[in-house]
Amino acid sequence: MIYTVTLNPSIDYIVEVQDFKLDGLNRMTRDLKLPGGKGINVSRILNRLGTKNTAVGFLGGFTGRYVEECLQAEAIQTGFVKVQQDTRINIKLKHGEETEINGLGPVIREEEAEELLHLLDDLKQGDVLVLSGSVPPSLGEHFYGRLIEGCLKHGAEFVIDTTGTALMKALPHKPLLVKPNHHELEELFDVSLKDKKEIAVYGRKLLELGAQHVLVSMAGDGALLLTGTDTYEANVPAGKVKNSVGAGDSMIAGFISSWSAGQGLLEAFRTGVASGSATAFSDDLAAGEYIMELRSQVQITQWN
Ligand SMILES: Nc1ncnc2c1ncn2[C@@H]1O[C@H](COP(=O)(O)OP(=O)(O)OP(=O)(O)O)[C@@H](O)[C@H]1O
Ligand SMILES: O=P(O)(O)OC[C@@]1(O)O[C@H](CO)[C@@H](O)[C@@H]1O
Repeated sequence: MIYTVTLNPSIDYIVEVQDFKLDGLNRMTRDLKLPGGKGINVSRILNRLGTKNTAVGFLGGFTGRYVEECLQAEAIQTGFVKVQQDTRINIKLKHGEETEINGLGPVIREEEAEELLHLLDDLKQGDVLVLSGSVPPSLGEHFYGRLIEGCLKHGAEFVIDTTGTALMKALPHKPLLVKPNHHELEELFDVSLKDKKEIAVYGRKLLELGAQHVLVSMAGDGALLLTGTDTYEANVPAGKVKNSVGAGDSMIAGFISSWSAGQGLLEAFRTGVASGSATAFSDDLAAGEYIMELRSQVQITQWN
């Protein structure tokens, strides 16, 4: 079983405004409320690709109920711990550019945190835990460490998509996959990377620090897959970008979906890139059929 963990889910409130005025009254030309949070996005794409999974994490209040209802409407299996405070609302303002305002998230009490840790008791060898997104401030930056410990104790694998210290601390525990974008890689090592060669050098450092596979996404400029010995590059399919929110999560979901079906690393890379781009070219997360359609446009080359 694949479990996605979203410690800080959200309703993504997508708001479109024309001729945005900073100090004035703006009227929306369109709005959309979507269940959000990185692990939840991974679950939704896995589900659309026909990969069974369970979404877990913390949900609370009327916003939490909305998120859970949306997931149930898509027949996604869930196991969220109920918390006292409301799940956050993240604003995604589209005004020609994309401006994001993400909430802090609810306070999680220790007994609620413990309840989530207990869910890991069901993990077993062959299971994969996908840990994605920010940690609510009340949980503290060590919480991912506690989840990883629980995961490894049961012989399961984990994927982690987070930034900074939380990511660095996870690497020695050998994550199956990490997926920084090239900006996150720059921040992680406090460097400025001028081309794909330099990006690959720093991506490799994550392998040296323990990651089993590294995907570096570069938005419209393609992606790299780094394994123990090899470096692969993929182009991105052609299309008109509508929404980049969740493109990275879709990429992880696509990769894990193919990989867990035993299709091998390169097919996983191809599905990952196609999933990211299909979401970038869609209003919401991509439909499964669209991802499949874009797969044939992804060319993978191996570097010498
Ligand atoms: N402009 C684009 N054109 C085509 N594909 C894109 C574009 N932007 C993103 N993608 C696809 O989505 C993948 C992930 O995108 P990106 O590098 O922006 O990740 P990210 O920064 O983690 O995304 P997110 O916006 O979800 O945080 C890319 O590798 C690519 O396949
Ligand atoms: O605040 P975090 O947890 O870093 O990111 C949360 C978020 O921006 O990530 C997803 C897109 O990747 C959105 O659905 C959600 O709003």
